[in-house]
Amino acid sequence: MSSHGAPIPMTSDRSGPLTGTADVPGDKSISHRSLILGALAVGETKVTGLLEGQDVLDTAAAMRSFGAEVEKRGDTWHVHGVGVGGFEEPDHVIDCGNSGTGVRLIMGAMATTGIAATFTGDASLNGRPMARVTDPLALFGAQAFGRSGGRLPMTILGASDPLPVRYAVPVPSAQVKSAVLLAGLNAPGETVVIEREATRDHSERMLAGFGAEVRVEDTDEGRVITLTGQPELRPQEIVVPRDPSSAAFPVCAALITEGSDVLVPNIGLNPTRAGLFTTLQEMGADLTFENPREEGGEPVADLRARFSPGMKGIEVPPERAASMIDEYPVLSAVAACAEGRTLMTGVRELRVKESDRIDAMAKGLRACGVEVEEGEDWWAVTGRGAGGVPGGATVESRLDHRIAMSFLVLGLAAQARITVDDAGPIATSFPVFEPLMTALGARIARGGA
Ligand SMILES: O=C(O)C1=C[C@@H](OP(=O)(O)O)[C@@H](O)[C@H](O)C1
Ligand SMILES: C=C(OP(=O)(O)O)C(=O)O
Repeated sequence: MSSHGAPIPMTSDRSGPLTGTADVPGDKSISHRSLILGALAVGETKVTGLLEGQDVLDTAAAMRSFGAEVEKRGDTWHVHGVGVGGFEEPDHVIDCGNSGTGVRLIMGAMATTGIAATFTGDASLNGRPMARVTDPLALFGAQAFGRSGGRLPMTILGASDPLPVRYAVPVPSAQVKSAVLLAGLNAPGETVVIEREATRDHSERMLAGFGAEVRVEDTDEGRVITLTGQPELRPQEIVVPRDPSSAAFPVCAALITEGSDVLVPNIGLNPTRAGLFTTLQEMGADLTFENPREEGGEPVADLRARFSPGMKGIEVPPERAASMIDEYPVLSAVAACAEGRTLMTGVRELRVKESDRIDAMAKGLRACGVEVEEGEDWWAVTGRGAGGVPGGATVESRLDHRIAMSFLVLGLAAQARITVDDAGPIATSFPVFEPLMTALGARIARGGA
């Protein structure tokens, strides 16, 4: 919801060994898609392991506003869908809270139905660019009326007579790709999306699982995804794997905190999501994948992370950026505890997330005594070595869950306490972060410095 409550300051202090098992929640990307595709299927989709973070709960509420029934019974979420093209016009504003994924995918899903809907979010989401989605939706015949700069609040008037579209996505964004595919569901004929760099492919996988005809080809132009419109989607039983982007926090905390040995079981390791773990291994992290297996069409393993005092800074290749885009903030916390310089390039997209993540991390890291250089689409962190980060600062989380969690992780290995001015946004993606981390032995607590 857009009304963000009073700030919740949180502190993090140098901790003894982190040990035990960290059961992180379900994948955020897959959770949003389960609810949206469930709402577009004919009949009842059942979802277990759904992330019950505020971002996903806002998407559940939105699906109800478009006419789907969404309710939790026991451990299972039941979504009674209205069929492709069956969305009702909401009689109130759709509030997507803090969630770029929620608003952009839902705009896509309604854009080829002849209804209107008005979207808003919190101060962070209302500052983020939406033209990247409304430009391709206009090709289907949808119209967008938003604030200047293509910002929310925004009304989308869906196309009542949509045309299929061929669209090359100009930025590496799974949200834009997914919005176009979801719009293509209710357009006749074939909608084609081309992406130069492969981004997370959960939409393609799940659309196929629901019975849509989806073809993916790797060509010289990039990945070409062809969707045949107006299918009848068949309801599914979905088991959501655990989120690698959330697993990143206990994993990175264990790597930098002396004596730690932490198991993070059942993590989804779709190659379009797993770039952080490759990067950490290249830095010399003691990180292993145990019991690799397949579950629900996604590769899964148990991650084991142990304190790794000898990590070295590296150059992270730009072509890996999409597969770890949400993990750069916490990677920069690890880089601060490594030896030498970690250079991260091809990461312009970090500037348009819940906050400008390069700026937010750079300012906070500098306040903690860490040297950071930055340019428009790159940044570099010079590590202080294990146990070498001075800390002792209060940093701003800027309505950004990943900034808040990254500094709380860094505080576990810093010489003096790190305070985050508002840890409230953590509830958007990882509502059990605080109890999970404290159960491992992390000295994270509510309250100011
Ligand atoms: O499609 C998705 O589920 C997501 C795509 C990414 O955003 P972009 O599409 O803006 O890269 C990512 O940052 C976000 O957390 C989730
Ligand atoms: C960028 C993120 O989310 P979204 O774009 O959905 O707000 C994120 O979770 O790091």
